[in-house]
Amino acid sequence: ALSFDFYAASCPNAELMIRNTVSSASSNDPSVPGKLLRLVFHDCFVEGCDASLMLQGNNTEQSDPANRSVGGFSVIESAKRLLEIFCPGTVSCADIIALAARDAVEIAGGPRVQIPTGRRDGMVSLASNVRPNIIDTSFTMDEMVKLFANKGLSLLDLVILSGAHTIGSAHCNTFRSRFQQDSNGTLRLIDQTIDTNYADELMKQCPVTAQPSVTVNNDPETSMLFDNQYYRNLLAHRVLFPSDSVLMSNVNTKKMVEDFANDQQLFFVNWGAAFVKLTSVGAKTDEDGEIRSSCTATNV
Ligand code: HEM
Ligand SMILES: [Ca+2]
Ligand SMILES: [Ca+2]
Repeated sequence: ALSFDFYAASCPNAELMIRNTVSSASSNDPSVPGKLLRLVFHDCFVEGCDASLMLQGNNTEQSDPANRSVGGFSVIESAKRLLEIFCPGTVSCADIIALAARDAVEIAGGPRVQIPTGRRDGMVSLASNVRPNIIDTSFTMDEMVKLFANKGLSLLDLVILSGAHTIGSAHCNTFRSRFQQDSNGTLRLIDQTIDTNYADELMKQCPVTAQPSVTVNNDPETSMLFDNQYYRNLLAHRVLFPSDSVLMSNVNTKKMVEDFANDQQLFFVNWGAAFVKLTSVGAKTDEDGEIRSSCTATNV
């Protein structure tokens, strides 16, 4: 099983070294916290929290389109290199990913969460495992609930963890389905679930002619701050993905959204519990898996 401070004896400064790495990477590049937070989600939902997403090669998870824009790998590798100097062969890449995401939230102004450690690194990474396990922005509530339930996560966990969209950014093509291109090549809103002024802002930032690399903020108000603004955005219908908007179309989730929009502390307390659950999904421990010496390849 996972346990708190698993490295207390074997590498007492492990959590501190990871935190310092995340902190300096984030001050050099403010997009780092968002990247690290998305990275843990995409790692944990495919083969469990086992750093399968770090493995490079033909047809590994990284090559699936759903992972094409996932980032933060270099930050995980820097932390790993440091740990290999001080505590060789001791700290798993899976733990580094979970701890780095935990630190990213705190560095962005969110709550500090204690998470258990002792995850081991997986040996399997297949592109074909990604599609069935990662939620698409077009999923219905039922489809999202089902996938979350498969991972031992509840409806509340879905609403809470979606609050991660209070930081970070998204490429224009990820919400293009809300618009249709007319014969003159201009975009028109075809999705009645978002605010029309917000839709206008999005069309300006993401015209048809925009380069594929263009991104917009997930949270149009406080994109750098991990706060409860995501829920206020939902109430104002100012969210990017249909999978966000869906949280307003169900009475139970709508009530949760209202509660978190009104009470940041309530969001933070619930975030801690849901994040511990997310980072425990399918964790490999004891005899399972290995401790990689480099995060990008299994040991030989
Ligand atoms: C529930 C269904 C979810 C869907 C459909 C979804 C979808 C997406 C998409 C399409 C992007 C934009 C990626 C890009 O274009 O670069 C994104 C960004 C992001 N997502 Fe989610 N997401 C979901 C849940 C989550 C969860 C549970 C977390 C973490 C706990 C999360 C964290 C993030 C973060 C932090 C970003 C910003 C990434 C960055 O700045 O590079 N998402 N999400
Ligand atoms: Ca994984
Ligand atoms: Ca925010």
